[in-house]
This record gives sequence, C-alpha cells and structure tokens, in this order.
Amino acid sequence: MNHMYETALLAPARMAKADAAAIKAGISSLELMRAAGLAVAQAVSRHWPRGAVVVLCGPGNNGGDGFVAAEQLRQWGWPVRLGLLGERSALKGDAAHYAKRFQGRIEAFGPQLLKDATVVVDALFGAGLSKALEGPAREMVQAVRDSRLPVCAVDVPTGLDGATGQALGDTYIRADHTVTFFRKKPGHVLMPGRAWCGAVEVADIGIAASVLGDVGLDACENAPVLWSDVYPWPQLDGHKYHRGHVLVVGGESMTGAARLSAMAAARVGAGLVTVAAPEPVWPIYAAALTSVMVHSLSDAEGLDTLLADTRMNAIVVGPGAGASEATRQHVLAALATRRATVLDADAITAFAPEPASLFRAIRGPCILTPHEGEFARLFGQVPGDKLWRARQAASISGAVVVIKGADTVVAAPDGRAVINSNAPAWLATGGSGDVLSGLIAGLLAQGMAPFDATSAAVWLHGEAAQAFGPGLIAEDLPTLIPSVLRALYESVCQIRAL
Ligand SMILES: NC(=O)C1=CN([C@@H]2O[C@H](COP(=O)(O)OP(=O)(O)OC[C@H]3O[C@@H](n4cnc5c(N)ncnc54)[C@H](OP(=O)(O)O)[C@@H]3O)[C@@H](O)[C@H]2O)[C@@H](O)CC1
Ligand SMILES: [K+]
Repeated sequence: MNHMYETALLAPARMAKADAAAIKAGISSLELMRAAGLAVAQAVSRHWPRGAVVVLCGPGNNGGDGFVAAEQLRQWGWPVRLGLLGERSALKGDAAHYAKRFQGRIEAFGPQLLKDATVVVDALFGAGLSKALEGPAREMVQAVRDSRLPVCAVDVPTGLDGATGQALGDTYIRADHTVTFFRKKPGHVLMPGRAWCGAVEVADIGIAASVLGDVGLDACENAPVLWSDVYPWPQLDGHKYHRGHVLVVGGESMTGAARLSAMAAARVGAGLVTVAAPEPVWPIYAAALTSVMVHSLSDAEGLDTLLADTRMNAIVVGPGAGASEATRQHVLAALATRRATVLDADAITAFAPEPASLFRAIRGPCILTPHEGEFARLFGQVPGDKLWRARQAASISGAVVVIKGADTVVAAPDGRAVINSNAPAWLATGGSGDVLSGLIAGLLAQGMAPFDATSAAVWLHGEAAQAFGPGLIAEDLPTLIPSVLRALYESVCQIRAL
C-alpha cells in the first residue's frame, strides 16, 4: 500500500467521495452507518463505566450514527436517553432507517436531557456542518459545555469544521474522545480542532484504503511510515564525510541559538558540524563547543569564502543571527551555492522589507521555518487555514515551508503537505526552534530530500519533547535525540524483519 494512504487526511468533501467510492465498490451505506454507530458504542463502553448516557442526534447522517450507537448501548443494558434535533418525520435515508430501529423513546430536544447524565454522545453535526450553529442546536451545545459532562463526539465535535480545524460559528463542543471513520480529517489535527477533539480514534468501517487511489487525499498526518524508508541510518562502510557537513552561521549576541542548532545537527547524525562565529565572539563559541568545529568569520572574509569548501552541504542561517544587513548577505551567499539551506528566525525577518528578493534568490533546496509572526512578516496576512497558508507560501517562495506551532504544517512547493501532531505543550519554549533548524539541516546533510528531512525532523523534535515531559528546556532536546532515534530504529527494523 502507498504509505501516504496510511496517515491520509481527508477533508469532509473528499471523505464523501471515499464514501461514495466504497458504496460503488459494493458496501452499502447502511452497513457503513451500522459500523460507524457500533464503533461509537464500543468507544463509549470502553472509556466510561456503564451509566446514564445521553445521545444527541442531529438531522443528518451524523445523527444516524447516533441512533445506531444509542440502540447498541441500550441493548448492552445502558440507560439511554436520546434527543433529536428536529422532527423524526424529516429524517431521510439511512438516518431514518436506524431511527425506526431505535427501540427507546425519542425525547424532546433541550438541555433538560442532560440532567443526571454521566456521559454525552455528540451526534448532532459532523461532516455536513455547513453554517454556524443557531437556535436549539446552539443552546444545546452551550448547555453541554456548561454541564462539564464528558463527551464522546461522533466524527467531529459539533461546531468544528473538519476541513480547517476552526469553529464555523461562535460555539462548539469540546470532546474528551472523538470517534471518526476510515481516516482522520485535517480538522482533527489542526489547532484549535486538535484540542477540541480529545483523543481521536479512527474506526475501520469497511472502506478499503484502495479507494484513495481515485479519491486522493488532502494531506497526511506526519508519521515515520512516510519517511522511514529513506531515513539515512549510518552504514558500516560509511565515513564521516558520507554523513555530510552542516554549517551553522552564528550571531554576535544570542550565541546560544546557533549552538543549540549545531548540537541538534550533530545529534541527528551529521558527520561534521561547523559554526561560523563572528570574529569578536569566536572565543565564546569555541569555549562552549567540543565536537562541533568553530570557524572565526571576519567581516572581510565573507561567508562565500568559507562556502568554497563544497563539503559543507547543508547550511543554517537565522538562529540568533540578528535581523541585519549582514544576515541578509549571509542568506544570499548561502542560497547562491544552491546547497540545502535552512532559514529560520532572523534570516526570515531580515527579508521582511522585501520578501520578493528572498524568493528570487531561492533556486536550490531551501526550507523556511517561520512561526506565525515570522510567517506574516514574509507572506503577509494570507487568508485560510494553516494547511492552505503553508501550501500557498511554499508555492510562492519555492521553498519547503514549515509553519510551527502545536500543529506544525510542512508544505512543499509541489503540493505535498503533512500536519504534525506529536508535539506536546512543553515544546513551546525558547530555543526549541533553533534545535529544529539544526535537526533539519543534519538530515539534509545526510542526503535526505528537503520535504522528507523536514517532516522527519519535526517528528523527532516532537517525540523528544514528549519523552522528556514537563520542565523541558531547549538544551534538553539534542540530548534526547539518541533515545528517540534508538526507538525509531528498533521499530523500523522490527517492521522490516516481519
Ligand atoms: N463518510 C463516511 O464514510 C461516513 C459518514 N457517516 C456519518 O455521516 C456524517 C455526515 O453526514 P451528513 O452529510 O448527513 O452531515 P451531518 O453532519 O449529519 O449534517 C447534515 C445536516 O445538517 C444540516 N446542517 C448543517 N449545518 C447546520 C447547522 N449549523 N444548523 C442546522 N442544520 C445544519 C444540513 O443541512 P444543509 O446544509 O443541507 O442545509 C443537513 O441536513 C459524518 O459526519 C458521519 O458521522 C457514517 O454514517 C458512515 C460513513
Ligand atoms: K458530532
């Protein structure tokens, strides 16, 4: 199977196509809804002790899943209350079919349903949400939120746009657990949707992955399966020069940033790492680094002289660089080599007055790693969700663009994109971006292609932060990379041995 199919993300419109393709291939829509509702009932019984469950059903197929789940839970002996938004006579198709099979009582829709409940199943709206919630639906969502009852959402929490991860109106359900079907949607992994879904479970409802061949996908959730086949594990017959040489251009005042970047590049396996340190602060860098080499860069020499050494095959500019004319010149010198170049922080900000001059200079493999503020400085206020904005920026700049955050998006100029979901909250700490730039460069130096190297680095970065937990500071990250790599290596080798 195409690895991209495994972690494919499908926006609601494409999911509907997958649904239709599966039905055309022979599975009935009633079977799909039956399997979906059953998965919801199983999730509820797995995660909560048997108790008074309230199932809130909407007027479409999301509500249909709710009827299946309610009937299943009832049969398993759960005390079930069910409220339907709208008239039962207005239900159509599969939802009407399963509403008829529900043996319990359909009650008037309203907040009174929540009295004495222990858990709520949110089957109000899913993929078909087309406008902001109003009237009784909005009131109910507010009541569920006010009740602080645990919620199991069907497909997506009501109010959340599965394509964008944003609310369609001013209110939405916050779920503890979300059961979705076949594949996740971008909205499950993009913020703030990721936070509103709680734990996301993907249920197999009988749709074959092969439908994706025709239907396509919107993006992938970042995972080793996407790039582990091309991960540059060291070979016994290798040599340090086979593992590349990273050059990190250091700045004058924030010297820690370039050092963090250099350490990360070394830990992720670059054969050699050099920091080019401005002459006046060379001793500071040299005193703090051991295996990483430090080159004193005088004003007169210029970066291009150093880059005459073609073994330096991956360059980082930006961490602690200062948004200065010197940084601009360093960026232009790096890009002129057409070697793999990672531009972070001040290297991005230095081009804020004239972004087009940066885009013109990008002719080779280049990775831009802005956070939201730096992104706006370079690309302005691009409308749309983060996935769309990253794709637009990659297409405009010709670089792989990483928009950092809890839901880091990596997009390539050719349209490929991944959304990363393993980053814990404690990764948001000073210097963690510097580490990321070094990880990317370290993998680029070892020959990984830009999009793969960036996806892998973003994942390793998140994984390292998870391994450490609360209290993390950026210095911890490079030292955590070996254990993350060991676990990855063991899992990849085991899979290959199977
Ligand atoms: N794909 C799959 O593989 C499978 C999918 N399945 C399930 O189907 C679900 C999608 O079903 P769906 O398309 O019927 O959409 P759903 O969310 O129930 O709502 C549509 C209705 O709500 C209405 N409406 C919309 N917004 C509104 C608002 N703010 N306020 C008021 N009304 C609003 C809308 O009206 P309209 O926009 O047409 O005017 C329409 O009547 C999916 O999430 C999953 O749970 C599984 O059963 C099996 C396999
Ligand atoms: K829902």
